[in-house]
Amino acid sequence: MTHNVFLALGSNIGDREAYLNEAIHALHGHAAIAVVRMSSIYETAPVGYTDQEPFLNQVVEVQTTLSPDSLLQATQTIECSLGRKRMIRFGPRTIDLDILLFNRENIEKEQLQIPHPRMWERLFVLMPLAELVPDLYVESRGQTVRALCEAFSEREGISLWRPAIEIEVAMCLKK
Ligand SMILES: Nc1ncnc2c1ncn2[C@@H]1O[C@H](COP(=O)(O)OP(=O)(O)OP(=O)(O)O)[C@@H](O)[C@H]1O
Ligand SMILES: Nc1nc2c(c(=O)[nH]1)N=C(CO)CN2
Repeated sequence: MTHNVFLALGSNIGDREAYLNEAIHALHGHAAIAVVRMSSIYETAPVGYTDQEPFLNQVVEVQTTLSPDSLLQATQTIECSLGRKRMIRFGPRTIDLDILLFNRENIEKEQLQIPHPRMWERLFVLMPLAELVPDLYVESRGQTVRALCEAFSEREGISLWRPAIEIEVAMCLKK
């Protein structure tokens, strides 16, 4: 059975764009994962732990036959292979891969919560996600992704948030 999944990518160390691209290629290179759509890449001010470099953020839609736990294992393996080290919570990283949504499932395990518990408070997630699924209705918030994103942007000011890099059309993903 194929599952529809949205993943958030973030990088703020080194060649950030290369890390995003490498992560996408590694995901797509996995036998049980296909990357089907990608948002633009946004340059975003750090949130949470603010004494760090700006991030590049992106959201991708993938199809996978993996279970949520196996997908988490796969994303963590890719994070490790791209030099991710866990030092400061919310701190700098070469690559972060978060599972945002897995079909419409709700998962509450110690090592895995879906929807990602902080995603609705993160404009760096909502804005790229709104490119892919603007009309997705978020039951827990009683709003669509687009409405959540617009309300957030208005509240916080949108000036630091802009698409940084156009998607390379050449980077076509073939299976
Ligand atoms: N939806 C999810 N996607 C990815 N990891 C998750 C998810 N839910 C829980 N986790 C757990 O979160 C742990 C910490 O992940 P990570 O080090 O990437 O956190 P972080 O990036 O610093 O913070 P955040 O999760 O807020 O982005 C992981 O080991 C994983 O078990
Ligand atoms: N702008 C931005 N800020 C962050 C990010 C991120 O990806 N983008 N990730 C974090 C760790 O979860 C903490 N803060």
